[in-house]
Amino acid sequence: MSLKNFDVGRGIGKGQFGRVFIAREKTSGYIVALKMLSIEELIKANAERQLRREVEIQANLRHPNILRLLGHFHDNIFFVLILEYAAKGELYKQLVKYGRLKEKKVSRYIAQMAEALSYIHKKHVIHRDIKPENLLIDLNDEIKIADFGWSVHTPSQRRKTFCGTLDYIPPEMIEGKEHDEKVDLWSLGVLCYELLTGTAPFEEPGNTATYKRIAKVEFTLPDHLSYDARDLINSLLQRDPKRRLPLKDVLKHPWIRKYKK
Ligand SMILES: CC(C)CCNC(=O)Cn1cc(-c2ccc3c(-c4nc5ccccc5[nH]4)n[nH]c3c2)cn1
Repeated sequence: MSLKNFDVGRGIGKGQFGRVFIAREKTSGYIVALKMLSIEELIKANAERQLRREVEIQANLRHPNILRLLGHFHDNIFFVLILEYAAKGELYKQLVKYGRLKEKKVSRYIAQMAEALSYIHKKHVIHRDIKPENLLIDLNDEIKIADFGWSVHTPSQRRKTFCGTLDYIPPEMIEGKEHDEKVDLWSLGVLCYELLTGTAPFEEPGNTATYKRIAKVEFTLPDHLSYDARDLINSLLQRDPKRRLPLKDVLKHPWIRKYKK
């Protein structure tokens, strides 16, 4: 497999180590996303070992709501990842476009995220960095976790903070305590809040202010939210990880059940 097997189209994303292009595999006509990583950059950043580890993890994740790594190859300039193409692009662009999303749509996205996270947790993989910037939407409006752990997005208009956003980091990680898969329950609560309101619950212009509000779990729920939506957010944004609603109960929550297909 090499680049000769593909008709490469326009750029659809860019990251720290390279760019992403839409492409069509010539024999099958299959549309994919090709992520071209500069080998020189990878070596300079001493990142090739971590890349191999990530490829290992991603290659054996098979779930409808986790973006598939279909394959990879390299020539002497690029390491190329063949990734599943998500036809409706990045979720946060919807957020920028519409400001906030309807409860029915968010409820379905959160249900899909809970399914994907319980699959990931069963594989003892955690903290897949779930925030709108890492989520893609496919043709049937299904969410795809595309772990951009790799490519730090060029400063998008949404997050100015240096190391990517702190908005999704739970209190235990802010305080440098050990953490477990329950960090993803917190992030799911932050994601649900942000998709329903258009802003993250602890968002502040400065990092220290954000830290403070996260540590004190200081957030308010806007009036337009339904009772059930508030209840789910409150049961996930719990300071004590053990008190956060487990994923299996998220999937049985009234706000999730009432919009299920
Ligand atoms: C194996 C390991 C190192 C991690 C593999 N995962 C990644 O590299 C994460 N990643 C996914 C992408 C990515 C970016 C954009 C897309 C798209 C896509 N579809 C679009 C439709 C309209 C506008 C933009 C679009 N981007 N489909 N699949 C993608 C995949 C970029 N980095």
